[in-house]
Amino acid sequence: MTTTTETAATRIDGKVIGGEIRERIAREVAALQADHGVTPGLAVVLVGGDEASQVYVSHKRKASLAAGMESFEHYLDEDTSADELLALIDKLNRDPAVNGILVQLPLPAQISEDAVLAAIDPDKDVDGFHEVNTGRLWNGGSPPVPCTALGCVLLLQHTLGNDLAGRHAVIVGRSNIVGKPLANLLLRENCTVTVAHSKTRDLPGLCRQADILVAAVGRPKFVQGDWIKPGATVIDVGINRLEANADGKRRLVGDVDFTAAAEVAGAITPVPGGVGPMTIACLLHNTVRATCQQKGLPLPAGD
Ligand SMILES: Nc1nc2c(c(=O)[nH]1)N[C@@H](CN(C=O)c1ccc(C(=O)N[C@@H](CCC(=O)O)C(=O)O)cc1)CN2
Repeated sequence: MTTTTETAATRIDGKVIGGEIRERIAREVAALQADHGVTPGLAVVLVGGDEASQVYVSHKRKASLAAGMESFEHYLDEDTSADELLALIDKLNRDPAVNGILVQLPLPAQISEDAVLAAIDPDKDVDGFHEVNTGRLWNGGSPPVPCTALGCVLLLQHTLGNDLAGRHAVIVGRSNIVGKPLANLLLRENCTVTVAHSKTRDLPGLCRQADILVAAVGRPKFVQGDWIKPGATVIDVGINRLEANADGKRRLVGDVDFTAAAEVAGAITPVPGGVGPMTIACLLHNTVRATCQQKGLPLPAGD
């Protein structure tokens, strides 16, 4: 059982669901090694000392090693130039031991994110951020899909079953990392999708129409309990770090007021422990997939 009911709403446990995916990937990696002598290699590049990014990169390293992959980390100084970073990406693109490349975002201001993402070989783009891959996604192909968006869909399928068709999904947030790719994935599932943003009129009223409500705005507790349709499924993508309490501990909160929302929703993801762990599990999934495609091997069963 991967969900627990402790409030009115079912709590969707991304740690457990992501853990099951990671176990499946570890088995796939073991089979690649045993059957083909291939070990997937993931290169992660971090520029600068952003505290949250350091945590995420360290999680990625541990998760890829635990799955039996090779992990190559590159830590560059905050004042690294765009040319230096592009030279590293070029090297990783040509390295046969590296099957997946990920540059941790955000980047320092002197480096153009667009130029860096465009420099990654689309076949090694395990983030799915390269414009070739976003184009393929919108044209109905099956490129690597941005990890957080894919994680949201897997959580929804786990909670609601594979039949999401006909449900009205409202996504609050239109980023390239989450909102836009998720809109595409939910359209593929035959949801009716509305993407809302800061200029949307009567946002609470719109959210109240949602069977599936996804909050990805980066504002702590932005979505209120009375914005939620009774029984709706709520996916909270936000990870907001609040100042420390009197106990000195820093707190993470989502974009949804969890306590109020859980009184109304049918199911809801917590923060932490909801979407975040799925992002890392989906990165490993994309890396195995990229490896198989580069080596001309069949994708693991069930892909
Ligand atoms: N190149 C990329 N950069 C960024 C991405 C991305 O997908 N690719 N997404 C986010 C950060 N991110 C992955 O990089 C990420 C965020 C959160 C988690 C996670 O496991 N969160 C935990 C809490 C962890 C903590 O802070 O203590 C949770 O929600 O339970 C993993 C990955 C921006 N950059």
